Amino acid sequence: MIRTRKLTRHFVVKKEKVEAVRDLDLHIESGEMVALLGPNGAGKSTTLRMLTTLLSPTSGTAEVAGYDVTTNQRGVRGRIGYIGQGNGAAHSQRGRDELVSQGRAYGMSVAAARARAAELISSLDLEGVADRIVSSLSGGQRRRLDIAMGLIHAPDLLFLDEPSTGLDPQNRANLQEHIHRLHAEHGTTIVLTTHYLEEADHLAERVIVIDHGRVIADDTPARLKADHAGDRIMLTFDHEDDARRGVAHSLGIAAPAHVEQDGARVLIEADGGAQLTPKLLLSLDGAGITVNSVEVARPTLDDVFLKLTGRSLREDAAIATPQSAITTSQENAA
Ligand SMILES: Nc1ncnc2c1ncn2[C@@H]1O[C@H](COP(=O)(O)OP(=O)(O)OP(=O)(O)O)[C@@H](O)[C@H]1O
Repeated sequence: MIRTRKLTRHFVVKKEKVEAVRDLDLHIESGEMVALLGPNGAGKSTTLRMLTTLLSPTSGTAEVAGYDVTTNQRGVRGRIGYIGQGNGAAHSQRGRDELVSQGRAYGMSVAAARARAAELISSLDLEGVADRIVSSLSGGQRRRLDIAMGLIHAPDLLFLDEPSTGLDPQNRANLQEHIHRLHAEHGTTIVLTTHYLEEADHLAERVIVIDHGRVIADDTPARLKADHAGDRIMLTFDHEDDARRGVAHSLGIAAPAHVEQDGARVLIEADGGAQLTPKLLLSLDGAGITVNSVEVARPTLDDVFLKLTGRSLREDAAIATPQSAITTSQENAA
């Protein structure tokens, strides 16, 4: 469904070259649900915009739904749906009318566009609000309307750029449920970008981690975690001395785990944490070292990112440069 070879996009910002996407080789099959995960500025949106023909590559090639993004933009656009970061629907129109107009723009008859709009309004739970003007809808309802707009022509392939950014946790969960159903019930190929770790973990069957314009990992969330990060066992002792003895003892039991001490606390990273912990506690007790408390946590995709880059994705998201800081734009007209 998508195949890129050495796809690259540069920008020039204040005479400096920004390598937004570098030598991207992607292969996404029909029916996959893929998340592009990475911190702000990693190159996720630029990738999506090249794949959707909104931006031309500096070099490299991309074939989407059987068409080349540079030489056959019309072909690509007819086969895909794209929901960008902004709000696609006009604010002063009724949601239903917006959907019908969008369908007409894709060459559908009025009757077909109306029927399809009604179907989407129902499946995206917009019945109660579809006849209100768009500006009166909540953030979550608008985002669902955006998705309906992207789906009006029943594309096989849907691109979603940060679908749930700006939504509260409840609306985010609700939107994720709709995206999940869309994929499960209609087999739509979905490629979404996100910097929410939980979203990628929960929704995607395959997570492509992007950093500084390059793919640094590509696998199922479960395999990424298993390959790059172990379970985390956090032991708290009464005294620092006990912790020190605890470290030496734990290394004997949990080797080749990663063990680190911070005051009276000891963090052990190892596979099979749930099975290892009782063994460890029994053994520490047998050695006369008292453990005050214990916590066992499964690894997250953030642990994977930390392992791969030495940085936390959560911190990166917090200190990211806002998009408004971008001063030079060399984009194509949509
Ligand atoms: N139109 C543009 N002009 C100049 N630089 C740009 C432009 N668009 C993106 N960039 C730069 O390219 C890099 C990648 O940006 P991109 O928006 O693709 O990242 P992202 O991973 O989607 O980030 P976010 O999560 O914030 O959307 C950044 O350094 C960004 O500042």
